[in-house]
Amino acid sequence: MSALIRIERLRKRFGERLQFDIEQLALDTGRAYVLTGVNGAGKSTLLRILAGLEPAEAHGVLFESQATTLSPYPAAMRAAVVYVHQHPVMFSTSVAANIGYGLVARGMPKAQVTRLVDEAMAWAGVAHLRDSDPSRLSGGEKQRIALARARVLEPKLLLLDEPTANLDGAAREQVLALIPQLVKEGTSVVMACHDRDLIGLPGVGRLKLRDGKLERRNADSDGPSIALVT
Ligand SMILES: Nc1ncnc2c1ncn2[C@@H]1O[C@H](COP(=O)(O)OP(=O)(O)OP(=O)(O)O)[C@@H](O)[C@H]1O
Repeated sequence: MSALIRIERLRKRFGERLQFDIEQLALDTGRAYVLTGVNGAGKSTLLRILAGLEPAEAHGVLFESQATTLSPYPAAMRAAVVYVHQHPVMFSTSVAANIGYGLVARGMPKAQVTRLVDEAMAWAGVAHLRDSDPSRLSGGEKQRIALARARVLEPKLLLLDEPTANLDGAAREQVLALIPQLVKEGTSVVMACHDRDLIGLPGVGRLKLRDGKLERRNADSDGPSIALVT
């Protein structure tokens, strides 16, 4: 598997406080990772840094084998990396407009936007919500719509911040079932979650922030906590 991104010596400080000092972070193309750590370990911060939403120090950044930097954040990564918040913000238009928003912003012709939005809604199982008022959606529906909104942008790296927090039962499984499909399409996915919510996906990479360091474990070494059909 080829490396999508490799960062050497990634350090984040908040004022005088060193949040983490990561020797090396390497993510393969088309692979899923779970990122765990206790509250305050820096999971969201790390995802936000990868998405260019937070500055950090780094010595040596390779994105698709091209040397680059995190600050300033490169256009190639801006186009390829999508961050999905734990509580995705929905514009108070329609569900379809929410999903198509990024494509419209990219200047895509309307007919093509409509086609891709329809496809993405079918993929995420939210076609029946097309004209719903986004403020009335459940947490699970919002997450699936946020994933559809991310997928239409064809990201190379998708960063999910606790995508299943506050979801249980069918809603949780419906969200998780979408992730192997994204990976199969070649997207790399990093999901922040808590140990107790540990997400088991086939071939998942395990990253853990602990005491300011990033530990990497072998795929599935602790066994998945839930089985998913791919
Ligand atoms: N802009 C900021 N300025 C100062 N401190 C910050 C800032 N953003 C985050 N922090 C602190 O950095 C630490 C890591 O926060 P972060 O949200 O990344 O942790 P987390 O592992 O995602 O936690 P949780 O599991 O609770 O969501 C916390 O102590 C937080 O208060």
